[in-house]
Amino acid sequence: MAGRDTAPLPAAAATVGSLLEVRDLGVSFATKEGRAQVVTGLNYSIGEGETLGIVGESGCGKTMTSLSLMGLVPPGGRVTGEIRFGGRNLVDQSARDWRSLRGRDIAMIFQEPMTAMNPVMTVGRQIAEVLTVHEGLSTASAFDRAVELLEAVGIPSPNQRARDYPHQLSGGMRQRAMIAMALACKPKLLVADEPTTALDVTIQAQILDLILELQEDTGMSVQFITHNLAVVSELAHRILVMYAGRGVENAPAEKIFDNPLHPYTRGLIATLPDPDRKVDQLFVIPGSLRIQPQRGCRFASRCSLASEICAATEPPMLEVETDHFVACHKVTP
Ligand SMILES: Nc1ncnc2c1ncn2[C@@H]1O[C@H](COP(=O)(O)OP(=O)(O)OP(=O)(O)O)[C@@H](O)[C@H]1O
Repeated sequence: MAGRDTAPLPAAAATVGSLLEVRDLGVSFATKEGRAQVVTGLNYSIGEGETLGIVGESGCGKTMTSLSLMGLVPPGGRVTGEIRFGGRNLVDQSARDWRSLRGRDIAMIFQEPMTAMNPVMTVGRQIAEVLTVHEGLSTASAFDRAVELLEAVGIPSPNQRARDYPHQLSGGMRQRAMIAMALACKPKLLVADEPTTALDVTIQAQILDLILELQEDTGMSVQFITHNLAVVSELAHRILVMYAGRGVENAPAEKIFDNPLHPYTRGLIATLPDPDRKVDQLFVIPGSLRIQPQRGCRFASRCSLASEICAATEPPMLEVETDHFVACHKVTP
């Protein structure tokens, strides 16, 4: 059984052959009102070749969690706890160590490819640059490899596209090019931050298929963050649901969908489109998310099951059934 959710998860939660182990992760920012703790006591692991979906609504701390794995939390942010990658703790490592890790061992793709791409450099040169920096390839062979990578992510006429600037590509093609750039050095972990949210549904499905295919080919692990549970249903082996900076449920994907236990996860599942339900009957979780220091369960003000204890005490993360962790006073083993 687990202790508080600020304590390490019990051994049962750690995947055998874990590539990444996040323990008691905290991210905070100094604000005029004092320190804002935007991620608190977060624990999870990702096994080799495994995809973890991190799901939660806007502002719950998904992006800050992902940026902390890249050493890219914005200035003023403080990261605490442990991020063990390949056995070593990344928190507090030097800027130089982050530079050598980023892009080579852990790579990230974003909702908006232009966040990661240089608008005034051709797509081929940008990908080639990653290869010259990390793999020491010559400019010419790095460019040839960039063309191969563009082809591998399904970009037609890759030779021509490599000579285009990012704005000359369509949204879906830009997203593919960013994936090619992220995968250039065969990272062990791909961190994907809502990479399909800005795309239309057909292109979205193509990009998800591409990530799945590339993962099968390379054996990389993936941390996929999204506000949309439906997006990770095909992709994730395991799902971590976050609410207001904390983990509230963590289990293999089939358990999350077949037997969601936290009231917030149940709410998320109820909001999934159902072909039998009319549009005007869409379910919405009442209330809104606020990250503020408070006693008790952060979801209590929106929870129909909440009672006195929920307002008074933070619920611990407990293993309520084998490999299924939930932080809720109303769900007990
Ligand atoms: N520089 C900052 N200073 C203070 N608070 C910040 C800063 N950057 C982010 N935050 C806060 O941190 C919280 C978590 O943000 P984060 O971007 O990780 O959420 P998210 O779940 O990824 O949301 P979204 O899906 O909208 O990106 C939010 O409440 C946000 O307002």
